[in-house]
Amino acid sequence: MQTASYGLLFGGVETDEGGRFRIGRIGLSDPDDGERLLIDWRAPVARAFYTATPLHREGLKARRRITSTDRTVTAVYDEPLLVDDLDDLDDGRDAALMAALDRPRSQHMSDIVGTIQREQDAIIRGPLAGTLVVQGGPGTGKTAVALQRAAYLLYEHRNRLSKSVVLIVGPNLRFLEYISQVLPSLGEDSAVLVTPGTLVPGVTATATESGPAAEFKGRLEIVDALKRAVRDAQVPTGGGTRVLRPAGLKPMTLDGRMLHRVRTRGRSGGTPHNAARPKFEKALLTEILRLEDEEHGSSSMEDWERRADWAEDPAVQELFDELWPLLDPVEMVRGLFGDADRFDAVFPGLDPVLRSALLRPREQGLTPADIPLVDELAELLGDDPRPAAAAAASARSDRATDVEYAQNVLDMVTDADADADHVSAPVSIVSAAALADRQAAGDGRTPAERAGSDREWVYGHVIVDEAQETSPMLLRALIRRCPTRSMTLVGDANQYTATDAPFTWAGLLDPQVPRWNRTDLTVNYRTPGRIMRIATGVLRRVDPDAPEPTSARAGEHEPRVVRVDPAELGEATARAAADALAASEGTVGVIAPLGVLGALRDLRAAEVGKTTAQGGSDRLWVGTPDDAKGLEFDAVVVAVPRMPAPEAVSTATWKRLYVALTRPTQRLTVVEAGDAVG
Ligand SMILES: Nc1ncnc2c1ncn2[C@@H]1O[C@H](COP(=O)(O)OP(=O)(O)OP(=O)(O)O)[C@@H](O)[C@H]1O
Repeated sequence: MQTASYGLLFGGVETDEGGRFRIGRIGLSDPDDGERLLIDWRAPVARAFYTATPLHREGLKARRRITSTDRTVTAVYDEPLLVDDLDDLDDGRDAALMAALDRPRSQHMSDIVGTIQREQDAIIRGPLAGTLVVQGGPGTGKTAVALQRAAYLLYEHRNRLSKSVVLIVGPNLRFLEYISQVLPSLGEDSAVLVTPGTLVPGVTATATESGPAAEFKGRLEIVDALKRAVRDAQVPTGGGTRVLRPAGLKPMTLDGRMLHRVRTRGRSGGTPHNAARPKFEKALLTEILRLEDEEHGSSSMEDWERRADWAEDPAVQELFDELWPLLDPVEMVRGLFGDADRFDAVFPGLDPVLRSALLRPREQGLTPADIPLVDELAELLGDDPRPAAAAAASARSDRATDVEYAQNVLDMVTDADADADHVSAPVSIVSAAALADRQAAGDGRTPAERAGSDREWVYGHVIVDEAQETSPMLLRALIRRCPTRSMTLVGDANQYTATDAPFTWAGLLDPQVPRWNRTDLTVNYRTPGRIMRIATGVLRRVDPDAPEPTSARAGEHEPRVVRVDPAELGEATARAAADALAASEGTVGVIAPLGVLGALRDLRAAEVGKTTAQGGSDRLWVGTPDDAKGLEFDAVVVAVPRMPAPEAVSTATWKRLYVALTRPTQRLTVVEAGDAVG
């Protein structure tokens, strides 16, 4: 654990009774006399450290904030809370916050444990049960708060969550890398970090697709289409007959009515497709035996012997595979979008433009929007019964341990039930027996490792960052992983860029989460006010009523807008980036649409070469606005190509520009070939 050497102690309080307590990342007691040396920031007694104000002192006389780098204390800010005249306040609280906001950024996000603000604290310590939405503009600390909340929940509900694990979903792998140090710095590791493209273990999305194609796949209607696709694979008779040619016997005709009967039996009881294969085989063998009896009179052999005989016949096995093939979810998704006939059968009458956006070569990789479909199909298809049969026998011996886990999850369901603010617990989705069956415990791996490799793991809590990009199908896949809907979704409707349609939280949540709460964060801790003025100007192109945001700092550097000839956009952007690298030692993000990125390749190569030669880390980042979501840099250079008339520019394009302009913590340079920004 890195905790001990990294800002272990960051604060202290003095109470009205004269008690003095130190607050830290973890709690520590003197092993000899048990005296409390350090109080964990998450303990109830530490709460006032974050929430007390001179007006509401909560029993505190004074507060101290300590900042440190490695093991060296760099500053101490004392803040008296007991004051006669509120106007005389020396605002130590703000000084510590300002120091934290002004610090140079690195490739990794740092936690905010020393300077959590009051409105943020309320979210971090909110109850475990239920679905909480945190809406906030850029830089309002949504990611920081979400991660602190994960750490808080893991502390407050340790017994439960350290076994069931917290799932954290971030927009892309770069973002996961960016936030990966925060939980370990807070001493926590019971979390699994995934992107929508890596949600299903063993399957990784490697391709991309257009926004409208992804949006279509994200709709809930797709569930029925997938069900249709599975049913279409079951005894595709087309009203026809099949001729069975058993080895050494006369051919046998299986007519359409008979096959229909067999299919109905296979489908009975709602067993998933693959798991229902034995049922289907049994029904088909029954019909074959009946035909044989009709042909040759009743047999002297026992039925089970005759079934076993027939089942071994290659012609029968071929028929099993043809009429009820064992299906693989990934192959099925590939087939669905890679075979025009199958596609048209499942999605009849689709708009031709959308149809051609969805169809692709079968061998092409999966996209992130395919992953919830793979997950849905994995549910609809169930496990292949053959290997499962062997695995089931060994799994039975582990069941006793698994039951403990199952009980743990069910306790959560019960608790959630008791909470009046929570949706009715979906016990119908998960039964105790199913839960026990699902969790293979006791194999020496940590719960997080086991959870991360198990598609059917049931998590204790799910946190989604950049949640405005969550499709209904992805939400469905997440609810499957957390049926109690104990979830925290943080995001910003104005940063939704998948399509031009407006995003609303109700539109996403209402169909699947009957009750949820929303909290708004309003202060931008990242982007200085001077820069936000430009960004808000862009946002108002799509929403003229967008409110004036509050930035915690005005900022020292006036943003620069450089107008250039369209032909020179790439080169001018590269020059501006080189200037930004020379002007400070901090991180520099260059954000440009795909078309301009090529021109920046040389710049990136030069900078990477330089930093590697010095043994330093790469402080230059280059990418598109979509890649930049959730990230921040000390200085940002945004390249803006010439746009058509403002009314002809798509909403998503304006929002992407808004995302790009809100990434800097200190400096912004806009290089534009038109006049969209300035
Ligand atoms: N209480 C705080 N103390 C110190 N720094 C903070 C605090 N709250 C937020 N910050 C800092 O503000 C910056 C923005 O925070 P964060 O990335 O969590 O914002 P966000 O709302 O997720 O932004 P976006 O929507 O643009 O991704 C980060 O550097 C974060 O550390």
